[in-house]
Amino acid sequence: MDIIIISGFLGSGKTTFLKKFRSLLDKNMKSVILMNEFGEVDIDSNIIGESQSIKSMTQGCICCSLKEDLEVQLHELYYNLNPDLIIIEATGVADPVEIIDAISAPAVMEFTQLKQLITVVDSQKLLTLNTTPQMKQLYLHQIKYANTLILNKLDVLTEDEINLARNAIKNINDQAYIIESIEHLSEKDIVKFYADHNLMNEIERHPSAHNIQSMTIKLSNSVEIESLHHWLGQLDDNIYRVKGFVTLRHIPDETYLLQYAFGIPQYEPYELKREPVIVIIGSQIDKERIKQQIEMLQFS
Ligand SMILES: Nc1nc2c(ncn2[C@@H]2O[C@H](COP(=O)(O)OP(=O)(O)OP(=O)(O)O)[C@@H](O)[C@H]2O)c(=O)[nH]1
Repeated sequence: MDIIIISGFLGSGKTTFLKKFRSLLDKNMKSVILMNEFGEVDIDSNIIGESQSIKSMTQGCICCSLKEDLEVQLHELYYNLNPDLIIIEATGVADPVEIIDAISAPAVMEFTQLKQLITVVDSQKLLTLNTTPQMKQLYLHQIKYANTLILNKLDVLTEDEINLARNAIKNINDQAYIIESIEHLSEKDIVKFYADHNLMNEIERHPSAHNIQSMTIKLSNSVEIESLHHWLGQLDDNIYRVKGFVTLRHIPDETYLLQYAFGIPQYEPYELKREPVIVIIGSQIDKERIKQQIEMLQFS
């Protein structure tokens, strides 16, 4: 099941993009839109207006409070509808690092391929980034981690301002495929989106091109809970997330779901039996060192 994530500043044109994008998709393709609006009332799915293939997630942001819901929704969609494509429209306040984190849960990665992380950029806002440091950081992440950028709202800018916006974008991310304005989105772009490989694998293979790195390590042995806890506690700040399934030495018949975020580890029993695996997300990960540490966890 393919996944495309659409992120972007508040009001940048994500829903407008989605309408155009959907109109260009092959009519035989079964696609579902997963919309996440920050707030209790869902406005965007009413705009799109095809309620049958739209699922809304409100009352939170998929990158934080609704993260687990997203996993559950993806599972349900896969088993009940088995669509070809899921398009996730994130809230304007979602950080793509967190969304990638949410869909890189081992149980989700088994049946999904991340095809695109598309960010719709409000070019006018980009030129006058007059906001809090946190929001600035968020906007920068949305641009930096995308593999396709839509430079939108160019119609309200002068030619000089358009050039400034182009340069500003290139300075933040010079690897992304750029489309200037939603109206220029064409069937050729859709073909390109599909020709791209699974972005999760690309992130693992070419970290410098995507700024985030991930590594997946399959475990062949159980681990001591104390050693695991100690290992997680000493990880450097460049490791954003660790998650996976583990078996613990004192209860080897049960699978545990491991989650580690913002320095806090969590372990909880998982109903289904899963192959033990640990996924690590961060930047500039010393992979050899982490591999050795996980070997030690399993075999000492
Ligand atoms: N001038 C101009 N307006 C645009 C363009 N694209 C979208 N808009 C308008 O911008 C407004 C916001 O567009 P949406 O598509 O709802 O933006 P959004 O990112 O989904 O908004 P949120 O869900 O609130 O974050 C709407 O009034 C659109 O008609 C553009 O290229 N130029």
